[in-house]
Amino acid sequence: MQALLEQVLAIAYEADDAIAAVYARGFSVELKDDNSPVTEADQAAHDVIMRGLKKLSLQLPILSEEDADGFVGINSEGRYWLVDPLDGTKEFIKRNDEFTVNIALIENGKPILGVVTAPVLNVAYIAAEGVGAFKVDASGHRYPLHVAGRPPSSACWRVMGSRSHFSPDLAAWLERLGKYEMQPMGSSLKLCLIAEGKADVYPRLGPTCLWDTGAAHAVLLQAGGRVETLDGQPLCYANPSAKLNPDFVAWGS
Ligand SMILES: Nc1ncnc2c1ncn2[C@@H]1O[C@H](COP(=O)(O)O)[C@@H](OP(=O)(O)O)[C@H]1O
Ligand SMILES: [Mg+2]
Repeated sequence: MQALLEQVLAIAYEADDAIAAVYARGFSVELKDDNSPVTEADQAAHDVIMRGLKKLSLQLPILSEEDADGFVGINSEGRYWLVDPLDGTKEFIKRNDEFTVNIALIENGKPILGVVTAPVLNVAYIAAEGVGAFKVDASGHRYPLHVAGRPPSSACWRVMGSRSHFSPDLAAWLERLGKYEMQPMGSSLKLCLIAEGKADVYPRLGPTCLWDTGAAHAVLLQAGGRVETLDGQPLCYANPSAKLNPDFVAWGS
Protein backbone atom coordinates (compact mmCIF):
# COMPACT_ATOMS: atom_id res chain seq x y z
CA MET A 1 0.00 0.00 0.00
CA GLN A 2 2.89 2.39 0.76
CA ALA A 3 4.34 1.95 -2.75
CA LEU A 4 0.92 2.32 -4.36
CA LEU A 5 0.26 5.48 -2.32
CA GLU A 6 3.52 7.04 -3.58
CA GLN A 7 2.62 6.17 -7.19
CA VAL A 8 -0.84 7.68 -6.86
CA LEU A 9 0.60 10.82 -5.22
CA ALA A 10 2.96 11.26 -8.18
CA ILE A 11 -0.01 11.01 -10.58
CA ALA A 12 -1.96 13.60 -8.54
CA TYR A 13 1.03 15.98 -8.59
CA GLU A 14 1.15 15.64 -12.37
CA ALA A 15 -2.56 16.55 -12.50
CA ASP A 16 -1.79 19.53 -10.20
CA ASP A 17 0.73 20.79 -12.75
CA ALA A 18 -1.79 20.47 -15.58
CA ILE A 19 -4.41 22.38 -13.55
CA ALA A 20 -1.95 25.07 -12.41
CA ALA A 21 -0.90 25.70 -16.02
CA VAL A 22 -4.52 26.36 -17.05
CA TYR A 23 -5.10 28.50 -13.92
CA ALA A 24 -2.08 30.64 -14.76
CA ARG A 25 -2.90 31.24 -18.41
CA GLY A 26 -6.68 31.75 -18.07
CA PHE A 27 -9.57 29.64 -19.33
CA SER A 28 -13.13 29.68 -20.59
CA VAL A 29 -16.02 28.01 -18.74
CA GLU A 30 -18.52 25.65 -20.35
CA LEU A 31 -21.66 24.06 -18.96
CA LYS A 32 -22.13 20.28 -18.83
CA ASP A 33 -25.45 18.57 -19.61
CA ASP A 34 -26.43 18.87 -15.93
CA ASN A 35 -25.65 22.63 -16.06
CA SER A 36 -22.58 22.30 -13.81
CA PRO A 37 -19.50 24.25 -14.94
CA VAL A 38 -16.45 22.60 -16.47
CA THR A 39 -13.15 24.00 -17.73
CA GLU A 40 -10.20 22.88 -19.77
CA ALA A 41 -8.45 22.12 -16.45
CA ASP A 42 -11.00 19.43 -15.46
CA GLN A 43 -10.34 17.60 -18.74
CA ALA A 44 -6.54 18.09 -18.61
CA ALA A 45 -6.38 16.65 -15.08
CA HIS A 46 -8.68 13.76 -16.07
CA ASP A 47 -6.40 12.87 -19.03
CA VAL A 48 -3.27 12.88 -16.85
CA ILE A 49 -4.88 10.72 -14.14
CA MET A 50 -6.34 8.19 -16.59
CA ARG A 51 -2.97 7.82 -18.28
CA GLY A 52 -1.17 7.46 -14.93
CA LEU A 53 -3.57 4.93 -13.39
CA LYS A 54 -3.57 2.83 -16.58
CA LYS A 55 0.25 2.51 -16.34
CA LEU A 56 0.19 1.03 -12.82
CA SER A 57 0.81 -2.69 -12.41
CA LEU A 58 -2.44 -2.83 -10.40
CA GLN A 59 -5.05 -2.69 -13.17
CA LEU A 60 -8.48 -1.59 -11.95
CA PRO A 61 -11.60 -0.04 -13.48
CA ILE A 62 -11.68 3.77 -13.17
CA LEU A 63 -14.71 5.88 -12.34
CA SER A 64 -13.87 9.53 -13.05
CA GLU A 65 -16.27 12.47 -12.93
CA GLU A 66 -15.17 13.48 -16.42
CA ASP A 67 -15.98 10.09 -17.98
CA ALA A 68 -18.51 8.44 -15.69
CA ASP A 69 -20.17 6.73 -18.70
CA GLY A 70 -16.87 5.02 -19.53
CA PHE A 71 -16.81 3.13 -16.19
CA VAL A 72 -16.96 -0.61 -16.82
CA GLY A 73 -18.03 -1.58 -13.29
CA ILE A 74 -16.42 -2.81 -10.07
CA ASN A 75 -13.94 -5.67 -10.56
CA SER A 76 -14.41 -9.19 -9.20
CA GLU A 77 -12.49 -8.32 -6.01
CA GLY A 78 -14.80 -5.38 -5.28
CA ARG A 79 -12.21 -2.77 -6.28
CA TYR A 80 -12.11 0.34 -8.43
CA TRP A 81 -10.44 3.75 -8.68
CA LEU A 82 -12.74 6.68 -7.88
CA VAL A 83 -11.50 9.99 -9.29
CA ASP A 84 -12.55 13.64 -9.19
CA PRO A 85 -9.90 15.30 -11.38
CA LEU A 86 -10.89 18.79 -10.21
CA ASP A 87 -13.19 19.09 -7.22
CA GLY A 88 -14.36 22.62 -6.53
CA THR A 89 -14.68 23.74 -10.13
CA LYS A 90 -16.71 26.75 -8.93
CA GLU A 91 -13.83 27.76 -6.63
CA PHE A 92 -11.40 27.31 -9.52
CA ILE A 93 -13.52 29.67 -11.62
CA LYS A 94 -13.75 32.16 -8.73
CA ARG A 95 -9.97 31.83 -8.35
CA ASN A 96 -10.05 31.36 -4.57
CA ASP A 97 -7.59 28.42 -4.66
CA GLU A 98 -9.90 25.99 -2.77
CA PHE A 99 -9.95 23.18 -5.31
CA THR A 100 -8.45 19.70 -5.28
CA VAL A 101 -7.44 16.61 -7.22
CA ASN A 102 -8.96 13.44 -5.73
CA ILE A 103 -8.01 9.80 -6.28
CA ALA A 104 -9.40 6.98 -4.11
CA LEU A 105 -9.05 3.23 -4.15
CA ILE A 106 -12.34 1.59 -3.18
CA GLU A 107 -12.52 -1.99 -1.91
CA ASN A 108 -15.89 -3.55 -1.07
CA GLY A 109 -17.48 -0.12 -0.73
CA LYS A 110 -14.79 1.31 1.57
CA PRO A 111 -12.14 3.89 0.58
CA ILE A 112 -8.88 2.17 1.59
CA LEU A 113 -6.44 4.60 -0.06
CA GLY A 114 -6.85 8.29 -0.80
CA VAL A 115 -4.84 11.14 -2.26
CA VAL A 116 -6.09 14.74 -2.20
CA THR A 117 -3.87 17.47 -3.60
CA ALA A 118 -4.52 21.20 -3.76
CA PRO A 119 -2.56 22.47 -6.79
CA VAL A 120 -2.32 26.15 -5.80
CA LEU A 121 -2.24 25.76 -2.01
CA ASN A 122 0.65 23.33 -2.52
CA VAL A 123 -0.53 20.82 0.02
CA ALA A 124 -1.42 17.13 -0.20
CA TYR A 125 -3.36 14.82 2.12
CA ILE A 126 -2.57 11.14 1.67
CA ALA A 127 -3.63 7.96 3.42
CA ALA A 128 -3.86 4.22 3.07
CA GLU A 129 -4.86 1.29 5.26
CA GLY A 130 -1.79 -0.03 7.06
CA VAL A 131 0.14 3.18 6.31
CA GLY A 132 -1.77 5.96 8.13
CA ALA A 133 -2.67 9.51 7.10
CA PHE A 134 -0.26 12.34 6.36
CA LYS A 135 -0.22 15.95 5.23
CA VAL A 136 2.55 16.74 2.75
CA ASP A 137 3.71 20.36 2.56
CA ALA A 138 5.22 22.22 -0.40
CA SER A 139 8.75 21.09 0.49
CA GLY A 140 7.69 17.45 0.76
CA HIS A 141 7.72 17.24 4.57
CA ARG A 142 5.15 14.81 5.94
CA TYR A 143 3.12 15.27 9.11
CA PRO A 144 0.93 12.51 10.59
CA LEU A 145 -2.75 13.49 10.69
CA HIS A 146 -4.96 13.04 13.75
CA VAL A 147 -8.47 14.31 14.31
CA ALA A 148 -9.14 16.58 17.30
CA GLY A 149 -10.95 15.33 20.38
CA ARG A 150 -14.61 16.14 20.88
CA PRO A 151 -14.94 19.80 21.92
CA PRO A 152 -15.73 20.33 25.63
CA SER A 153 -19.42 21.06 26.25
CA SER A 154 -18.73 24.79 26.78
CA ALA A 155 -16.82 25.13 23.48
CA CYS A 156 -18.03 25.86 19.95
CA TRP A 157 -18.17 23.10 17.36
CA ARG A 158 -15.91 24.02 14.45
CA VAL A 159 -18.13 23.26 11.46
CA MET A 160 -17.05 23.03 7.83
CA GLY A 161 -19.53 24.02 5.12
CA SER A 162 -19.79 24.48 1.37
CA ARG A 163 -19.37 27.95 -0.10
CA SER A 164 -22.14 27.25 -2.61
CA HIS A 165 -24.69 24.96 -0.97
CA PHE A 166 -26.86 25.59 2.08
CA SER A 167 -30.29 24.13 2.82
CA PRO A 168 -33.08 24.47 5.39
CA ASP A 169 -32.30 20.88 6.48
CA LEU A 170 -28.72 21.90 7.21
CA ALA A 171 -29.91 24.92 9.20
CA ALA A 172 -32.14 22.63 11.29
CA TRP A 173 -29.29 20.14 11.83
CA LEU A 174 -26.96 22.92 13.00
CA GLU A 175 -29.64 24.23 15.35
CA ARG A 176 -29.61 20.81 17.10
CA LEU A 177 -25.79 20.70 17.27
CA GLY A 178 -25.54 23.60 19.74
CA LYS A 179 -22.96 26.38 19.74
CA TYR A 180 -20.93 26.39 16.52
CA GLU A 181 -18.84 28.50 14.19
CA MET A 182 -19.04 27.85 10.46
CA GLN A 183 -15.99 27.84 8.23
CA PRO A 184 -16.93 27.89 4.53
CA MET A 185 -14.55 26.02 2.25
CA GLY A 186 -14.67 24.68 -1.28
CA SER A 187 -14.12 21.08 -2.33
CA SER A 188 -12.90 18.01 -0.39
CA LEU A 189 -10.63 20.26 1.71
CA LYS A 190 -13.51 20.33 4.23
CA LEU A 191 -12.92 16.66 5.09
CA CYS A 192 -9.14 17.09 5.08
CA LEU A 193 -9.30 19.92 7.62
CA ILE A 194 -11.20 17.63 9.98
CA ALA A 195 -8.50 14.97 9.46
CA GLU A 196 -5.96 17.64 10.40
CA GLY A 197 -7.78 18.46 13.65
CA LYS A 198 -8.60 22.01 12.47
CA ALA A 199 -12.36 21.38 12.39
CA ASP A 200 -14.77 19.02 14.16
CA VAL A 201 -17.65 18.25 11.85
CA TYR A 202 -18.92 18.67 8.28
CA PRO A 203 -22.64 18.02 7.76
CA ARG A 204 -23.54 17.74 4.07
CA LEU A 205 -27.31 17.78 3.78
CA GLY A 206 -27.39 18.30 0.05
CA PRO A 207 -26.16 16.59 -3.10
CA THR A 208 -22.61 15.38 -3.65
CA CYS A 209 -21.25 12.67 -5.92
CA LEU A 210 -19.20 9.63 -4.85
CA TRP A 211 -16.04 11.12 -6.39
CA ASP A 212 -16.37 14.30 -4.30
CA THR A 213 -15.76 12.40 -1.06
CA GLY A 214 -13.95 9.07 -1.70
CA ALA A 215 -10.32 10.22 -1.43
CA ALA A 216 -10.77 12.63 1.49
CA HIS A 217 -12.96 10.03 3.22
CA ALA A 218 -9.99 7.62 3.12
CA VAL A 219 -7.78 10.33 4.65
CA LEU A 220 -10.29 11.08 7.41
CA LEU A 221 -10.73 7.38 8.27
CA GLN A 222 -6.98 6.87 8.66
CA ALA A 223 -6.74 10.04 10.79
CA GLY A 224 -9.29 8.58 13.23
CA GLY A 225 -12.49 10.17 11.93
CA ARG A 226 -15.56 8.83 10.17
CA VAL A 227 -18.17 9.73 7.57
CA GLU A 228 -21.70 8.53 8.27
CA THR A 229 -25.14 8.70 6.73
CA LEU A 230 -27.82 10.32 8.86
CA ASP A 231 -28.79 6.89 10.23
CA GLY A 232 -25.24 6.28 11.43
CA GLN A 233 -24.03 3.88 8.70
CA PRO A 234 -20.55 4.40 7.15
CA LEU A 235 -20.83 6.26 3.84
CA CYS A 236 -20.47 3.49 1.26
CA TYR A 237 -19.18 3.39 -2.34
CA ALA A 238 -20.44 -0.08 -3.27
CA ASN A 239 -23.08 1.14 -5.73
CA PRO A 240 -21.28 3.50 -8.13
CA SER A 241 -24.09 3.44 -10.70
CA ALA A 242 -26.04 5.64 -8.25
CA LYS A 243 -23.30 8.32 -8.53
CA LEU A 244 -24.90 10.40 -5.73
CA ASN A 245 -24.03 10.16 -2.04
CA PRO A 246 -26.84 10.26 0.47
CA ASP A 247 -26.76 13.11 3.00
CA PHE A 248 -23.86 12.52 5.38
CA VAL A 249 -21.94 13.90 8.33
CA ALA A 250 -18.14 13.74 8.61
CA TRP A 251 -16.93 13.67 12.21
CA GLY A 252 -13.51 14.06 13.77
CA SER A 253 -13.74 12.31 17.09
N1 LIG B 1 -27.03 19.12 -7.66
C1 LIG B 1 -25.92 18.42 -7.50
N2 LIG B 1 -25.86 17.11 -7.84
C2 LIG B 1 -24.73 16.40 -7.66
N3 LIG B 1 -23.58 16.90 -7.15
C3 LIG B 1 -23.58 18.19 -6.79
C4 LIG B 1 -24.73 19.02 -6.95
N4 LIG B 1 -24.39 20.26 -6.52
C5 LIG B 1 -23.10 20.18 -6.12
N5 LIG B 1 -22.63 18.95 -6.27
C6 LIG B 1 -21.27 18.46 -5.97
O1 LIG B 1 -20.70 19.29 -4.98
C7 LIG B 1 -19.35 19.55 -5.34
C8 LIG B 1 -18.94 20.90 -4.80
O2 LIG B 1 -19.05 20.88 -3.42
P1 LIG B 1 -18.65 22.15 -2.56
O3 LIG B 1 -19.64 23.21 -2.84
O4 LIG B 1 -18.74 21.64 -1.16
O5 LIG B 1 -17.26 22.51 -2.95
C9 LIG B 1 -19.30 19.52 -6.83
O6 LIG B 1 -18.03 19.05 -7.23
P2 LIG B 1 -17.27 19.60 -8.57
O7 LIG B 1 -16.74 20.95 -8.24
O8 LIG B 1 -16.20 18.59 -8.77
O9 LIG B 1 -18.31 19.59 -9.66
C10 LIG B 1 -20.44 18.56 -7.21
O10 LIG B 1 -19.98 17.25 -7.54
MG1 LIG C 1 -16.35 17.29 -7.27
